[in-house]
Amino acid sequence: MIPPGAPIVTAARMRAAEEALFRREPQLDVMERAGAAVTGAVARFARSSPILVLAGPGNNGGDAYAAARLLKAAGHDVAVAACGEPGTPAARAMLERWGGDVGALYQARPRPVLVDGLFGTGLTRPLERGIAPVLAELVAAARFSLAIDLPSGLATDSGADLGAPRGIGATLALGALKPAHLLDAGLERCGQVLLADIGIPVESDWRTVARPKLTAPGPRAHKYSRGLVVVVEGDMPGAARLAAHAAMAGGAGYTILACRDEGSGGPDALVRHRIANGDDLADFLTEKRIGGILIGPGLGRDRRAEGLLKAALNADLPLILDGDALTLLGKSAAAWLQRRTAATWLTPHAGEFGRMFEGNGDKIVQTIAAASESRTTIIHKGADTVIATPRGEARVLARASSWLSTAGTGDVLAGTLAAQVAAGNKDAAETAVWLHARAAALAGPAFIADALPMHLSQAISECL
Ligand SMILES: NC(=O)C1=CN([C@@H]2O[C@H](COP(=O)(O)OP(=O)(O)OC[C@H]3O[C@@H](n4cnc5c(N)ncnc54)[C@H](O)[C@@H]3O)[C@@H](O)[C@H]2O)[C@@H](O)CC1
Ligand SMILES: [K+]
Repeated sequence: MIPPGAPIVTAARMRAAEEALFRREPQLDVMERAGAAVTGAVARFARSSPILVLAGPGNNGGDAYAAARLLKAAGHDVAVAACGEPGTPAARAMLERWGGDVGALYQARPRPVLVDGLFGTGLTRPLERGIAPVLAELVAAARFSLAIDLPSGLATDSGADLGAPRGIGATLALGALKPAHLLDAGLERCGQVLLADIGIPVESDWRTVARPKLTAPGPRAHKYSRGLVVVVEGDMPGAARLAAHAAMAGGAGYTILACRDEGSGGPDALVRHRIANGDDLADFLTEKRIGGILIGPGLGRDRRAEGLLKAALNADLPLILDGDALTLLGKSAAAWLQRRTAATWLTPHAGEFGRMFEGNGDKIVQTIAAASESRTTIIHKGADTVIATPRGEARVLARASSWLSTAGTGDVLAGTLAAQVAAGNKDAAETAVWLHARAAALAGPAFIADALPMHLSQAISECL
């Protein structure tokens, strides 16, 4: 499990936090704590099995030498193999404190327990071809393997694969989580992510998504005070119905489907309001009690869809844009959205995000830049979901149920978000993402999107 609400820092910020601490405390003391944390985690799994510790040339290697010494002192059978001489004073000091044999990485014989201390946040380029296969083999041959701070071969700030092995059992993040523990290849390369507090104070506007705190409606609550959501239906009415159902189950007091014709389907408590075109919608959206408009799921991309979208964008009401609405905006998204007078939320997956914004850089940085440019809150969906606000804050949720990879779950997220927006929740995006992931966990394997809303009640009850 990823620690909830934990700060996430880049390699540069981690280094700055360490350096600030080293002005008050000797570096070797901090490294001793890192070694002790690794020892604690490894000892839990190793029991009496022989351990192979791999040490790299930097401070990640320093942590490895410290852990090797502490594991040996605790009675474990420890062998150490290194790639290169230690290149930092701290790593050299730890090698000296180890004082035992150090073999060459290339000649290391596999052992049942492996500790990967080759490279951490200092990795700057892909692993050399001589290192990656040796490491992969040693990890594959071990019964249990633990990476110190990061699996060697992951880019700290993006999670990109620079030659990291498959099959690491656990990664012990030192001091704080890094983006690579949560993003991209890190999702499948880190194994279980553990977080060790080694006394380095870190500050960050980036955190993992935490369970929200919600309150039950007060004694004088009524359907409007709970939040009125309008979901705009388009070409594929099922998608809007699914989103409307999620808004209702996500706590909205009143949900209206703005639809082309009477239609059918959906819960009986769902109110239908006929809307022929954009002008009709614009008239309807003068209703000031509307707390949130959702447009995009199954909207289509024809002239009618464009008219509806324009009406929604021009309304002075909180707005959630999903699916086709995002594609219709395309590269003019930021220009349109900057002009809005009320708050806006976007829920793109990677493809939709790329159609609206420049897609260079790390996912967190990219999403924050887009949120700031468009003055919106963005839920950039995926196996690694990144939420960014226009104020530069980020929240990351990784490793939600992989069964979410089925059609319609995005519509459910958008509807859940609409309910939170209409309720005036200032952390609507983080709440919706948590509730959605929790509903998926409760739904178990192979659910269909229609089944998700019914688990929202239980998810909400866990936040009260
Ligand atoms: N600064 C400190 O005292 C502390 C650092 N910590 C540990 O130190 C790590 C960061 O240490 P460093 O900044 O020294 O960096 P690393 O130990 O991650 O690696 C840096 C070294 O690897 C080399 N290198 C980078 N990419 C390479 C590649 N692809 N192939 C071969 N060599 C490569 C660099 O030239 C440098 O010598 C953290 O991940 C953490 O494990 C912790 O002990 C906490 C305290
Ligand atoms: K490592």
